[in-house]
Amino acid sequence: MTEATPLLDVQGLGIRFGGLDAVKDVTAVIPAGQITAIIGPNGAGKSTFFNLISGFYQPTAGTIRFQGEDITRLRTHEVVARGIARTFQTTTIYRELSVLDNAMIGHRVRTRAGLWDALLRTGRERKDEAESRAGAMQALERVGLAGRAHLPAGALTQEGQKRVGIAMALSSDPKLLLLDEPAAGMNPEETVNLMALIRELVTGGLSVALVEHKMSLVMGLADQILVLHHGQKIAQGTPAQVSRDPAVVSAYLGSHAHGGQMGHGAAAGADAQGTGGEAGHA
Ligand SMILES: Nc1ncnc2c1ncn2[C@@H]1O[C@H](COP(=O)(O)OP(=O)(O)OP(=O)(O)O)[C@@H](O)[C@H]1O
Repeated sequence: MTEATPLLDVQGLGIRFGGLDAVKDVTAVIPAGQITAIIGPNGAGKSTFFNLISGFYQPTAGTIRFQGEDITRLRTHEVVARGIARTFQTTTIYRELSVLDNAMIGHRVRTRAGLWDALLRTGRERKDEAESRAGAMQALERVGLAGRAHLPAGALTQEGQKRVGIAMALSSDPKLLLLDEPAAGMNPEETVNLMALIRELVTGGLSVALVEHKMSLVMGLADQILVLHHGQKIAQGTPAQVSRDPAVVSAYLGSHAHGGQMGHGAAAGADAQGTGGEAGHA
């Protein structure tokens, strides 16, 4: 990988479900060391985009390159091994198990072909266990939960449980972390704490891409925003650029009646002074 090679580079990416183009012809770059937000009205294809990048879905068109390597056809655990990990909209946390055990499960599921595969490889159990424990402990330190490693996960607050979910993804020590609606269900104070955590992780060298409806988080955190609408990229730029891009505003206004959420004042609030250039259209 040269200096100029982007961390993640998707070209003409698409997937069709029956007659529906859930993601269509998306070309975008996710740079290293930054926070990239993927936004768009409900059903725009954001989660599907994440599912494509993380190997959960196989694209029907296009390529995905990570650090210069073609990862388009890799399976999930192979993608993880290259350095991409993700959280889910609703992370399953085992409430009765300790925080550490949860993070260890995250490590195993992500570094093996699957949980059952991990469980059945009993011969390698001890080495695996030590590796998972070390990876999980490091991840817990990064999310500020090392001191609570031995508490049952269910004893943590909602915010603490979110941190466990992030630690589960971090336990494989990814270079790129994909966060799917990390602030869902969080109150404003928790959202602010989460934003601080994401910033810290990026300062520590991680690159982050996130899907999020909460515009306060997106506008306050993202270095760049990629906007999807009906599966297609309609804009990419800084928060200031994107929030006053006519195509973006109209996509959100058009979808507002159907549950679009940019109507929470984000478009106006992010760049009241009108500074910054125009968003780059797809
Ligand atoms: N596995 C699937 N099979 C069929 N259709 C799917 C599948 N996954 C997603 N879709 C469809 O693809 C479109 C994009 O869905 P997706 O969940 O990616 O949107 P989104 O932007 O994440 O929406 P939201 O903000 O509501 O989570 C939707 O019309 C959805 O119904």
